[in-house]
Amino acid sequence: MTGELSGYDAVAEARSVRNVLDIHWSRICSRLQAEVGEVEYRTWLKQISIGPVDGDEITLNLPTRFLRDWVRTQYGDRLSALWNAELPSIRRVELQVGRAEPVADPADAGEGGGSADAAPVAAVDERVAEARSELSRHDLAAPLDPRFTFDTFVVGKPNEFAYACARRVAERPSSPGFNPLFLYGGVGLGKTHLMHAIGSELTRGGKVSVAYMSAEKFMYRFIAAIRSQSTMEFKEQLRSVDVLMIDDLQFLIGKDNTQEEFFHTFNALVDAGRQIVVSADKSPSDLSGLEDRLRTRLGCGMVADIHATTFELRISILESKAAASGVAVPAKVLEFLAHKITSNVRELEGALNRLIAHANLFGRPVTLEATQDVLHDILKAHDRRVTIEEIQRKVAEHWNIRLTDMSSARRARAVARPRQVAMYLAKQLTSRSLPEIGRKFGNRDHTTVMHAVARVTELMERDTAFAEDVELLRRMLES
Ligand SMILES: Nc1ncnc2c1ncn2[C@@H]1O[C@H](COP(=O)(O)OP(=O)(O)OP(=O)(O)O)[C@@H](O)[C@H]1O
Repeated sequence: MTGELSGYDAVAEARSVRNVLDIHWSRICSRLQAEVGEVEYRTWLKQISIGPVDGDEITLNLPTRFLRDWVRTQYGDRLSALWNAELPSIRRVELQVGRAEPVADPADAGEGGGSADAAPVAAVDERVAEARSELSRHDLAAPLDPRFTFDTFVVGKPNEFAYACARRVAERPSSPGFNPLFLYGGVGLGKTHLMHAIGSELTRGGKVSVAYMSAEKFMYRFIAAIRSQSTMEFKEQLRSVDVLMIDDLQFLIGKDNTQEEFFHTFNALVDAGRQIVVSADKSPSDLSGLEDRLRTRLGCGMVADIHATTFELRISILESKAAASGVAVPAKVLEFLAHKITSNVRELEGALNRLIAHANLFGRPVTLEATQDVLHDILKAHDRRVTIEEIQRKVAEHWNIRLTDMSSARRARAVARPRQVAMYLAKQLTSRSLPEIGRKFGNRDHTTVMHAVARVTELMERDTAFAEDVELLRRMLES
């Protein structure tokens, strides 16, 4: 790679990016689906198709006036907030009656999916135009989310190292050994949260200038600068900040020209003693597709990974978020959620928010039953696919009874109690209904299962040793 890039190359790069708005919209759809449930999503929101972006406003189309009005009153604010969270330059959502093309199912919307040819040039142009107007307003960076602070970040084993490194950078930026700080980990585990926390902490005194932006934004800014022949200003702007934070660096894979520009910016800043913070989904050495020299430099400072959450961390996060909401959420419900939703914190948070919204809306207390009902769709998607047969086998082994006793008519306590526990676990760990569970236990009635669930719950509250046994079984079945 050599010297100054040609605008043509960079624009070609941008054109090879799939319809960026579609990608953002797909992410928003996934979130909405998780928040409102499959039925509501399919009934109302799946009818939306995205229209053009004009300044800070995006148009969303709905096929009928009725649908438009309904979506506007029920979801208008939420849609604006979600768009703004995805693309901070979008501040308003305009809902109008228009031709609605079917929205891709969130499930089909992988970032890497779609052919390069499918990328509508108009969408790229829009992003570039948006980036250009931001540049002319000297809005170098995206605003920091005030909710993402160190205080609201819950620390546990999986993230304590990354947290400590982030704290250290916030306290003493550009310390040797911590520049760059490279945070990596799976989706929704708190990388962005930590970066914003560093930014907020550093800008609090008003003396340090911080620029935070996604790698994607970096690319569009760069292209906009090339198109408006203002690359020098762009470079100067970038190189004048004290701290530069680039989120989701993996976006630059395959974008050689933007990578090169980033590499030069990176070197200029580090050489001038400024701090760089970068996040990605993989470690520098695993980011194949990034230029070797860039990977090497990225790995030169502190590399900190955020591991997948543990049950304990999920519980702490839920407790903290429930407490902040002011809604009383029983420990049993939090435990249930922490067991069921293990993929990432974003989804866990989404599930809790939905429970809280329902509780506020209907003024009803949050119970385990209500949780299973309200989050039915999410829970189904996270069903670990533990089978009732597996549960019966494990429980029978644990209490040393015959497997056939799970469906036999024997009522001796030594047999009846493990059977009740197996029914309880079947209710907790599978999405089977009470009658379905009853059928698997020798065609018992659903009221028998209900009774078993209540009895085991009650015993667990009274008898710690018994509760530990049940908990252990649950963990064994889930792992
Ligand atoms: N340890 C934590 N304590 C409190 N909230 C957390 C924690 N980890 C993640 N979250 C929350 O989970 C959500 C997702 O986190 P974030 O956006 O930082 O993830 P990410 O790792 O940047 O994900 P992506 O890979 O999608 O960019 C945010 O709302 C964040 O506040």
